[in-house]
This record gives sequence, C-alpha cells and structure tokens, in this order.
Amino acid sequence: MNTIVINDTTLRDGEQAAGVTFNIEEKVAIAKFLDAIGVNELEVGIPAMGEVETTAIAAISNLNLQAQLLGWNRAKISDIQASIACGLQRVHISVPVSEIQIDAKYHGQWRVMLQKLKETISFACDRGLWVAVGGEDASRADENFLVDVALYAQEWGASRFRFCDTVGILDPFTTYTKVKQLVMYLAIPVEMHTHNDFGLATANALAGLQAGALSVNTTVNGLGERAGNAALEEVVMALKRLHKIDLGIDTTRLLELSRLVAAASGCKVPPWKAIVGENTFAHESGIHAHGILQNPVTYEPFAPEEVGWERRLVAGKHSGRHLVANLLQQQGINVNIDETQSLLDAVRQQSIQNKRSLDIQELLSLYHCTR
Ligand SMILES: CC(=O)SCCNC(=O)CCNC(=O)[C@H](O)C(C)(C)COP(=O)(O)OP(=O)(O)OC[C@H]1O[C@@H](n2cnc3c(N)ncnc32)[C@H](O)[C@@H]1OP(=O)(O)O
Ligand SMILES: O=C(O)CCC(=O)C(=O)O
Repeated sequence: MNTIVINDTTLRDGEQAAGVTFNIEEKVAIAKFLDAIGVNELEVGIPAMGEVETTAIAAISNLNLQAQLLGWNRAKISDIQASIACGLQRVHISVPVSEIQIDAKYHGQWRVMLQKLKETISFACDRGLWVAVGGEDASRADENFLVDVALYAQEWGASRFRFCDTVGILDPFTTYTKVKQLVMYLAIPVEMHTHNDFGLATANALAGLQAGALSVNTTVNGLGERAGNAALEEVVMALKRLHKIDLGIDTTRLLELSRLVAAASGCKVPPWKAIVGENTFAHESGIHAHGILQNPVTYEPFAPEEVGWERRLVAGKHSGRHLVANLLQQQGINVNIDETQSLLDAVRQQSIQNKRSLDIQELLSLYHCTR
C-alpha cells in the first residue's frame, strides 16, 4: 500500500450531492486548496454538462496545478470532445457493468456498451489523452463479466480501472475479495470508488487498498451522491495513523479545507464527524477530562494539531471536579479540588437546563455565585 494515489472527486461526485452547487470561484478555490496540501489528482467535473461547467474546468486547467486533472465522461465521443475543449489531458470514461445498469442505459445490449467503450478509448488515446475507465456498479456486476470489461479496457488503452460500489452495498470483507480478484487479473492499477449508504465508504475504500488497489476516490467531508463518498480526511488519516502510510499530504490543513467545502456546499459537518467534526477533540465527561489532563493519549487517537484542531475541555452535565478546576485554573483561579462539588452541581443543573455545555463566562459566573 505504498504508492497510493488520492484522486479526489469533491468537484465531481461531491458536487452531485442533491442541492449542492459550487460556483467557479468556489471550484477554483477548492482545487487550489487540494493541490496545495498535496492531493495527487482531482476529478474536476463533467465537461458534458455544458458551458458553466466547462468554464470552471478550463479555469482550473489554466492554473497549472501540480495535481493531475481528470474530466468525467460517459462512453460518448461528444463527452470526450468536451473534455478536450476544456484543456484536460486526462479523461475518465464510465461504463455500466452490472446487468441492472446495462439494462437501464443500453437496453441490456452489453456488446453495444463494449463497442462504445472501445470507440471512446480509441478516440481519446488517438488524441494523446491519458485514459481511465470506470466500471459503474461494479459491486453488483457479474464478477467474470467485470474482469472481462476491465481486461478489454486495458487492452484498448486504458491506464487505470475504477471499481465502483455505486450504491454502497459492500462491506469490507466482500470488497476485499472482489477487488483482490480484479487486481489479480489486471496489469493496470485499480481505483476504489465507494459510497456511504451503509456508513462503510471509508472502510470499503481501505479494504480495496488492502486488496491491492493503488488509487482511491475521496471527497472532502464525505460529500457526494445520497449518503456520500469516502471522506478525504478519513482515508488520509486512517492510512497515516492505522496503516503507517504517510501520503505526504499536509494534514494540518484538513480542518481548514473541511470548512471551505462546508461553506461552499452549504452542507454543515455534524459535530461527531470523524477528523473534522467539532466534537472530535472536545472533552466534557469527567473521567475523560481527568485522563486527558494526565495524558491526552488516554482519550485521543492522535494530537488535534495534526489535523488543525485544538483540544477543548468544556464544562457540562457530565463533567467532574478535575475538569472544572482546570478550566478555572486557566482563568487564573486556583481552587482546591475538594471544594468544587457545589460548583459542579450548579454546572450540571445549568447544563441540563440549557441543554448544552457552558462557556467560560457562564462557568465563571457560577463560580462567583457558589463561593
Ligand atoms: C454513478 C454516477 O455518479 S454517474 C455520473 C452522474 N452524474 C450526473 O448525471 C451529473 C451530470 N449530468 C448531467 O448534467 C446530464 O445528465 C448530462 C449532461 C450528462 C446528460 O443530460 P441529458 O442528455 O439530458 O440526459 P439524461 O441525464 O436525462 O440521461 C442520461 C443519458 O446518458 C446515458 N448514459 C448514462 N450513463 C452512460 C454511460 N456511462 N455511457 C454512455 N451513456 C450513458 C443514458 O443512457 C441517457 O441517454 P439517452 O439520453 O440517450 O437516453
Ligand atoms: O466513474 C464511474 O464509473 C462512476 C462513478 C460513480 O460516481 C459511481 O459509480 O458512484
């Protein structure tokens, strides 16, 4: 798992989340940010969508970023032409590979699908483009047929094949088995594209990488169709911290990036969201805060600064004396731990009444009232 490519699709699948639209400035800002922190590759959009999209893609293309840029295409010559017109040198061509999708898009005529794939790969390769192919709904495809399509794509000139769990129905174990088989047959790298319909997108992406995939689609905050995609920040941190694979991405800016995409998409990040949620390094519970004050490793998997956060202790319903005493100490008030019980009782009461934790001013005024 050492030469993994992150191909971030915030600007394509991320923007496909219902109700989300990025304007040109936002698309450019997100692309620049992803590039600046060291993301290798960006799927920047769908040129076939028309002028608004192609103008944004061309603007990103003109930035001459370090990251490789890809346009997403159907197996249609006109889609490839639209990608070329944006100045893209890399195209991703998607074809349906499950019976369900081939029925819906090609009236069940898989030979026609293969013919279109061959034509579009050749058209792109003849124009000097680097071509990747995506197997849409690969997770529900007949496994032998999937391998055949991928082998044809490879033979016709594709440089990578994307395994798509389009409706997010796999678990990590089945993902591993299916991707392992594909990797075994192909000489070109396999890319993972996972969806979060059962909350398993990141786990499945990692399972695919364990099985030998060398590239992975992510989106910032896990934004994307329906329940979203594998989150960039989760995949990068899981690889770094759980698998000891540092992709060279500046993780200290992940929070800033998350906030940029949350603002541009209008999609708030839930407080409990891994890595970038507001509560990921906030501690209210007495036993946790007591542990953290002695050694942060007791209740944190890594230091908050590694992803751009600062640790926060907050007083609330579940707090204990050590936490409250520490917060007061930070304000220059030294209290004997054994004399904080009445203050703690007042904190609980007010927190229950307000249905939230207390800010420092509220804690201070309770302290003065209970003296
Ligand atoms: C799993 C995924 O995320 S796939 C990506 C999905 N993303 C999007 O759909 C967002 C952007 N899409 C769009 O802006 C529009 O759908 C467009 C511009 C691509 C096409 O718009 P329209 O021409 O109005 O077609 P519409 O969206 O209604 O239908 C999709 C068409 O693409 C065809 N199609 C779908 N997938 C493929 C494919 N992989 N290869 C070739 N054709 C395909 C469908 O069969 C249908 O064709 P038809 O019009 O000949 O019946
Ligand atoms: O690239 C493809 O083939 C399809 C990607 C996708 O968005 C999906 O399958 O969910």
